[in-house]
Amino acid sequence: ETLKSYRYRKRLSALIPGDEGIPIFGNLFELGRSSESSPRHFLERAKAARDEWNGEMIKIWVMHDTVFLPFTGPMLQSIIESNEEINKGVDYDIFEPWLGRGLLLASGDKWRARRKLLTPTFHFTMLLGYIDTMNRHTKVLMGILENQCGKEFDIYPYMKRCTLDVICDTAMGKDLDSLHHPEQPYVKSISKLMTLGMNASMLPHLWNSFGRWVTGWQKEHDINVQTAHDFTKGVISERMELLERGEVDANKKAFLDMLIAEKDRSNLSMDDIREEVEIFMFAGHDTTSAALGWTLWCLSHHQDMQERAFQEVREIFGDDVDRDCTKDDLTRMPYLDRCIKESLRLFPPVPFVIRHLEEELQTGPYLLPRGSSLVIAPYMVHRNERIYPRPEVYDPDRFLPENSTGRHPYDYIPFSAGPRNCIGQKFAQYQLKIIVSSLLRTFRFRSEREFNSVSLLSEVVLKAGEGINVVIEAR
Ligand code: HEM
Repeated sequence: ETLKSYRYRKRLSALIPGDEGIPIFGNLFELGRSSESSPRHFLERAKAARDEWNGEMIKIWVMHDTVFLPFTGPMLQSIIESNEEINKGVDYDIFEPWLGRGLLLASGDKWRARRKLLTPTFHFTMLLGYIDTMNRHTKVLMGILENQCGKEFDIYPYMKRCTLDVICDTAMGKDLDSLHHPEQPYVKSISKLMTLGMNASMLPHLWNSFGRWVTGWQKEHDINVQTAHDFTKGVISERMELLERGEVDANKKAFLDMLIAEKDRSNLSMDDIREEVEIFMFAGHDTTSAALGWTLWCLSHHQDMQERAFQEVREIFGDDVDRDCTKDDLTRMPYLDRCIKESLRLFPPVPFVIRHLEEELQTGPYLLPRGSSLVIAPYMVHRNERIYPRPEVYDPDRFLPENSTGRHPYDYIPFSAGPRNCIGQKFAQYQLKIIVSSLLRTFRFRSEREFNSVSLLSEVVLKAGEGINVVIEAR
C-alpha cells in the first residue's frame, strides 16, 4: 500500500516542475537541518524556481514524503478556501499528549463542531470585555520595564510573560502574574514543552519512540505535560466552583465560562474543556509575543517611523501616560496599524502551517497528489520579491491603500485565511495595539545591532536567535 501511494505521488509529482532529488532520500540532504537554515533554504529554492521557470511553488521530497510550498496568493487560493482539505499535517502530533485535539489540531467534523462552538467567544462584545484585562497587564509590564531603562536587554521574555498573563486571564479567568513570577512551574513547563516539541521534529534521532526514550526526552516531556495538566485542571475546577457559587464578576467573563456553560448542551467532557483551554494558551501567547517582539525590533531600527507612530499616539492621549486605551482609541492609529502589519509581513509569527491532503487538489495548473503535505507559508509569500519589491526592507507604507492595489488577498496571510484562519486574529490585533501604543507613550526604543543581522529561528513561531535586544529610555 505504501509503495503504491509512493508510486502514485511520484507519478503526479513528476508533472510538476522542479527536481525530484535522489532515489529513496529525495531532497533530504540538500535541506537545511536546523530551524535557522531550513527557511533560508526554502527561500533560495523559491527564488530559483521564480528565475528558472517563473515558478510559484516548490516541491520537496523528504524520503517518501512529498511536500509542496506555494509562495504566491493565487497558488494558495484552492487550499485556503477549501472546506474539505482542513486537516493538519502529522508534524503537530508530537503536541497531542499535551494539547489533545482541540480546535487548532482537530480535523473533520470535530473541528467543524468546535469552531462553531467557539466562534462566539471572539464576538465583538466579548472582545470589549477583554480590553480591560489587556490594559491591566500592560500596566504591570510598563512598571517592570522602567527598571530596564538605559541598558541593552532582551525584551522578548517580558513580552512573552505579558501575553501569557493576558491569555491566562481572558481564557481561564486566572491572574497568573508571570510578569512578577517567571519561575512558576506552569510557566516553565509550557516553555519546556514547546522546546521539546520543536526538538522532536527537527532532530532525526528523536523521530522514533526508542530514541525519545533512551535520550530522556520522553521522561522530561511526560513530567512537563503532567505539570501543565495539573495546573489547567486545577484552574478549571476552581472556576466551576466560583461559577456555581455565583462569585464570578459579570464584567470579567472568561472564555472558560462559556465552555462550562455549554458543557451539558454540547456534551463536553472535562478533558474536552481542558484541551480547548490548553489550545488557547498555546496558540494565543507565543504568537502574540513574537509579533510584539518583532514590531519593537522594527521600530527600534527605524527611528523616523517610531517617531511618527509616537506622534500619532500622542495626538490621542496627550501627555497622559496612565489613561487606558479604549476601543475607540484603537481605531485612531492607522500609522501604527501599518507598522504592525509590516512587522507581521517581514516576521510572520507563524511562518509555516502544514496541511495533509486527503484528496487530490488542483492548485493553479497542477494536480497535487493526495497524501502529500501542502504548506501555507506566510514567510515565503511575504518575502517574495515579485509581490513585495526589496522584501527585506521595512516599509509600513506598503500597506497604504494606493500601494496595495494589485496584491492578491492571500499575498498577505499572517493569520492564514479562509475557514481555518486564526480565530484569535482580532483579539491579537487589539492586544498588539494596546501594548505597543502604551510602550510608545512612555519609552523611546533603539537598538545597537544591525537590523538584518538577527538570525531567524523557525520554531513553531518565528523567533530571533539572539533575542530581541533593545535599549529603552523614558520619554
Ligand atoms: C499575532 C498573533 C497571532 C498570529 C500571527 C496567529 C496566527 C495563526 C495562524 C497562521 C493560524 C492558522 C494555523 C494553522 O492553520 O495551522 C492560527 C490559528 C489559530 N489561532 Fe492564531 N495567531 C495569533 C494569535 C492568536 C490568539 C491571541 C489566539 C487566541 C486567543 C489564537 C488562537 C488560534 C486558534 C484557536 C487557531 C486555530 C483555529 C482553527 O483551526 O480553527 N491565535 N493562528
